[in-house]
Amino acid sequence: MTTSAEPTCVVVMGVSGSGKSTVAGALADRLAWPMAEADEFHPAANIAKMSAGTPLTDADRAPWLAAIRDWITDRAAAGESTVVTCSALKRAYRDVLREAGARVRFLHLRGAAEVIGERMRHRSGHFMPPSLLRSQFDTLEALRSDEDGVAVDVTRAPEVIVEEAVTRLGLDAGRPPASRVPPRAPHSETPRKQRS
Ligand SMILES: Nc1ncnc2c1ncn2[C@@H]1O[C@H](COP(=O)(O)OP(=O)(O)OP(=O)(O)O)[C@@H](O)[C@H]1O
Ligand SMILES: O=C(O)[C@H](O)[C@@H](O)[C@H](O)[C@H](O)CO
Repeated sequence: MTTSAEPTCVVVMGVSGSGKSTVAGALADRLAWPMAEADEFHPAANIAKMSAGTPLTDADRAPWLAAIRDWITDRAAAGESTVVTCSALKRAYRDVLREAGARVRFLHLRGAAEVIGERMRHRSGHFMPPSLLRSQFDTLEALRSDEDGVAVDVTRAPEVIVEEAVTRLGLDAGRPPASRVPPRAPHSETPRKQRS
């Protein structure tokens, strides 16, 4: 049972290359909330598996999702709302995250495989091979109407996606007017990563 006083976690979800790190970084800056990158929670074996072009299984993802859930809970226990990147492809995975002691909400970055695949092929220094994108889409279960979250179109600019998310999720409630919010730092190529 959630209450309005409960900290929130916005999970920026979607297939690999959909823009989770990019959008979550900008959203965390916009809200001045701490952020965590789900990739930082993978056991080394998971990273090795994906790097070798093999999709993860439910069993591979189970400890990883639990670790992310616990990070959300720990920060919420300290009174902090958070932003987390996590592919969260299946509803069952999102159910694990929803066990966290926060109001867990989802921002699904939704786009066509052609658009996202093109972006993956043009980025450098990332372990995830574009060849795994097909299995990411095969595994993806979109948000259902009874899930707390919204889907946005990845063809929009990151700052447009952030403003749409803030508006549609009502995240500005209780915050100072936009004119008093410090400007965001320019977007960096290197995503921020944070662990407790
Ligand atoms: N809205 C956008 N418009 C144009 N390019 C974008 C947008 N969002 C992200 N990108 C670019 O697409 C690529 C993938 O973005 P990003 O690394 O943020 O995705 P990701 O979902 O975090 O990926 P992964 O899950 O594999 O870590 C990057 O090169 C990024 O600069
Ligand atoms: O559930 C999964 O298959 C994984 O989380 C992947 O989505 C990658 O970790 C990520 O997308 C690459 O950065």
